[in-house]
Amino acid sequence: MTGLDLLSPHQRGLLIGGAWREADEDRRFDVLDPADGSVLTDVADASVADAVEALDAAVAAQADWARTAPRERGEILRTAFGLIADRADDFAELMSLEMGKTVAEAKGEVAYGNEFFRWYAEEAVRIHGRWMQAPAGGSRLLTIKKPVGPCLFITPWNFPLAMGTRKIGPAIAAGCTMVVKPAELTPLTMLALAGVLEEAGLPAGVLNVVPTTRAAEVSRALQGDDRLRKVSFTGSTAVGKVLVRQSADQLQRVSMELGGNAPFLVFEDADVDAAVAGAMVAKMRNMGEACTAANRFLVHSSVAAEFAEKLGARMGALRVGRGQDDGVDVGPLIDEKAVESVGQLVTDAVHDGATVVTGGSAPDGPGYFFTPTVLLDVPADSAINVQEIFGPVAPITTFETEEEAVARANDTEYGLASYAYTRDLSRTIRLAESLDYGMVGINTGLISNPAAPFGGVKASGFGREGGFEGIEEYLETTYVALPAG
Ligand SMILES: O=CCCCC(=O)O
Repeated sequence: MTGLDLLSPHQRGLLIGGAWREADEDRRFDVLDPADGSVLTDVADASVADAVEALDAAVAAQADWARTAPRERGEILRTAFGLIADRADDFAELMSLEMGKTVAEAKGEVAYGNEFFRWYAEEAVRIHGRWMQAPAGGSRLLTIKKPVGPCLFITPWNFPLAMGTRKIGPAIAAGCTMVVKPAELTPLTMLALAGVLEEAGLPAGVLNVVPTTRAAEVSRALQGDDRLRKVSFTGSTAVGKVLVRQSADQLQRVSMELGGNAPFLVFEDADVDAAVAGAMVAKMRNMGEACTAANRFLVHSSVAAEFAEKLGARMGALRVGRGQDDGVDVGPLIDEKAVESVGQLVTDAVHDGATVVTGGSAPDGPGYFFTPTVLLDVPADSAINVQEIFGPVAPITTFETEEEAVARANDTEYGLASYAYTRDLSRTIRLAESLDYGMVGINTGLISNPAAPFGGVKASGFGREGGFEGIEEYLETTYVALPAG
């Protein structure tokens, strides 16, 4: 069985109201293999009318779904968790094919993404309000939690499974119905996931999936509909701003998980070997195609040469190739535009005065590959330090003092992930409090965890996914005032 076998022919269609809808050839679009640009398969291309029908189905299912017992919703998630775990290798293969990441990395995403289902299977039964005496005595204050209602989820191509499960999991647990629009570049994993949820017993209409090449029209139409109550998006800040504007007329609730420009600070007291190991994870997870990816390496001048040399050696030893081949560490980027954009940032950085420690260009041949690259002495205002790279390039600059490091780390419109290596506990506390980011990793290059609240501040968006906080995004609070009796 290959990953593609996870999808039966009808599952390469739209899922609306519990029925898979196939489409004629002229209403389908191709899904490409980023390793060589060949066509993997095609899927149905939802029209705006299809998307509105998907919302109709979500609206029709909402009231009954909200009335189900929390345990019933939790059990569906727990069953889906088991099915995904059983088919982890096939999910990984499928994701590797459509997205490019190595099968080993895709297995990591399957395990990570699936944990959102297990976590929210457990949280479904812990939704609760509160009861209190009013401060002045007399009345009693009661709160109850209700699902926000039908949601629209727009998921990205870089984590085709995990960015779905961390929206779908809490929505199911909370009793919300949903329409999911997966990324045009990677719809297959989401279609396979929808099949598993069906198999796990999710009632018809709770989850509707509409792959489409008309993302802008679809989101505009659905957000213009007052029956849609919530939008959750993972993707670029530019698109997030459009969705937030579109949410205004119907005052939809929004969760926005947007771009990042993560600083990775290495202080003079850091364990440099540990910092290099952490940098490899923070930079190279998902080939650098992650909003959490370390984007700027700010290294104390006293350890910069050692850090650059060791990081360069590790990056230079990585094997680039097709994600399904044995021994490959780094797969292709998602498309040609991605390779051009990363290449341009590197060229500009070198023009601005940076030195290439390793890599520096795209290899010759088919596919959208970029050689892992380390740059030293990159000016702070070089474009590569200002915008999200989304590729396997580590630009290093130096600093002299903690104040300077923090000021430069915070000197960005973004505020998602940040990382620091230090052995000084007081400094750790100062950094946690002064780094203007939704997430701070200390002496680790991996902060993502289904039990933790993932999210950013400033242009990186708002709302939290995962953890106890994640389910709150799908719950409304009703306050009930009662007399003392
Ligand atoms: O691009 C951002 C996706 C978030 C990946 C993660 O959960 O770590």
